[in-house]
Amino acid sequence: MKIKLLAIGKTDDKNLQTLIETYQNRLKHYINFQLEVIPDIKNVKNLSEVRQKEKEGELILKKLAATDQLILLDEKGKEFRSLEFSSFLQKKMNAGIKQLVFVIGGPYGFSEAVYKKAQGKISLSKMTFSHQMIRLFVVEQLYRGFTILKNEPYHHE
Ligand SMILES: C[S@@+](CC[C@H](N)C(=O)[O-])C[C@H]1O[C@@H](n2cnc3c(N)ncnc32)[C@H](O)[C@@H]1O
Repeated sequence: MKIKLLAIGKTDDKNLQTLIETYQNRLKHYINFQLEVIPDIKNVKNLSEVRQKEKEGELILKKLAATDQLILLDEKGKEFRSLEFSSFLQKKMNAGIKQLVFVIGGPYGFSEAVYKKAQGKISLSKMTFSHQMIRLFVVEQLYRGFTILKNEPYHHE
């Protein structure tokens, strides 16, 4: 199985970018992983929140292959303990899914079309994180999940 993390807009903060790359590189030892950044929409100031979400949604949906399984990062989604998240990953691998695509929404979240297309929603907390910060938390949790599956001493509980 491959894993892709789709996100909207470049990370401007160098420190955050460096940390994200650290976990991306670690993850590569366990799984074919790619972080794909969809460029920011131009002239967003002239768009309503709904229209911005719709436009971002169109770009997200265009990136998906027919066989991809789409999981949204959403604060109203299902919460997992890290051990449960590692089992979730194992189940997806066992199911023979070609590519699992996690998506992070833009500043206002997802359009209705993206919600309709998704096979699941995962929350990392009931609190809302910025669409930039959440990238780091996702790559770290993926890394943690794979170290759990490999019985490596990174996660402790
Ligand atoms: C600033 S948040 C958008 C918040 C917006 N109010 C909403 O309803 O989705 C930007 C994106 O970060 C991700 N995100 C933020 N907090 C999250 C959390 N606690 N769990 C999972 N994803 C989160 C989601 O993908 C969200 O679309």
